[in-house]
Amino acid sequence: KTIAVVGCPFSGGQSKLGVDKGPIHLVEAGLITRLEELGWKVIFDGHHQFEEISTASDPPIGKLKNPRLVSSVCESVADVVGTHVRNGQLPVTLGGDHSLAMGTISGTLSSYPDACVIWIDAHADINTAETTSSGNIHGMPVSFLLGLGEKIPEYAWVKPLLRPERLVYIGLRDLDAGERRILRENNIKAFSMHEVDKYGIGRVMDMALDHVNPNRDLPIHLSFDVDALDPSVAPSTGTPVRGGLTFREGHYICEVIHETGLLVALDLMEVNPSLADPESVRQTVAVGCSLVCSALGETLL
Ligand SMILES: N[C@](CCCC[B-](O)(O)O)(CCN1CCCCC1)C(=O)O
Ligand SMILES: [Mn+2]
Ligand SMILES: [Mn+2]
Ligand SMILES: [Mn+2]
Repeated sequence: KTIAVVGCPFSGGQSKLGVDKGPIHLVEAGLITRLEELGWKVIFDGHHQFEEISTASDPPIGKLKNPRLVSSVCESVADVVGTHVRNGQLPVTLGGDHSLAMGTISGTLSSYPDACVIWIDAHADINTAETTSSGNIHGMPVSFLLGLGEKIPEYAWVKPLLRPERLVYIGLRDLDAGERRILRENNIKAFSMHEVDKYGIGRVMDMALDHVNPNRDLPIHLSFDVDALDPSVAPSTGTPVRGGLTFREGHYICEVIHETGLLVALDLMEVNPSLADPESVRQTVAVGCSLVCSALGETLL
């Protein structure tokens, strides 16, 4: 099978500079060569250049920041990812901030309507226009994918293709009040760091897959926010939160998902190479590359 690496140098879903440089750092760390060494055919049609809509013509909608820019970029990402999936390729989207998942998951679901989504993150990214306090759209993609909250005309292209029972979170530890309510009201399965501590990552993965993929017959879209990892493991990211996944727990998640043989699309998001000292940046980029390789078949033995 062929991997399509989709570089998405995009930062409009949040307010810290630098996350748009994530893709180039991941590629320049040798990700493509490592994937080829795993036996994959890899196509990389370059980092997508997103037209910069000037903020003058993109005033906030309610609290939402850069709303038209985020919408148009995610819509084009949905088209790119959907095309790769329809061509039988496995899209590996490199972020860029996590608002991009509105596009990647829309792309996957357009071809695999029964796909389940495994969301690895310190955050739920499920705020609606009503519940967000920051207005940063990287804290909102899941609500759009589920069709929650007031409809926003600029986001009419996002079809509510994701069903709550097809979504599971691992790594949560920093939720806004509105998000806690939304998870409860929609019965969304979430394994926070408390459950990871209580059951261990092995049982958590069994339970997570049993929930969203009980017969192990549904395609999997893995959306991995590196801030799910402990900041000591992946320091150079925009919204770090203490008490995260270890290096091994992060890799175990990816290894188990590879073992299912059901992975159809992968996002590696929120690597921001400008938020730490050079060695910490290098470490964060290296962990990102390593996670992608584990999800795509790199094993320890
Ligand atoms: N929930 C947050 C963080 C979103 C992180 C997005 B991710 O996971 O892609 O990195 C946090 C809002 N929070 C409100 C209280 C004060 C601190 C920030 C938000 O901005 O909505
Ligand atoms: Mn996220
Ligand atoms: Mn996060
Ligand atoms: Mn983040």
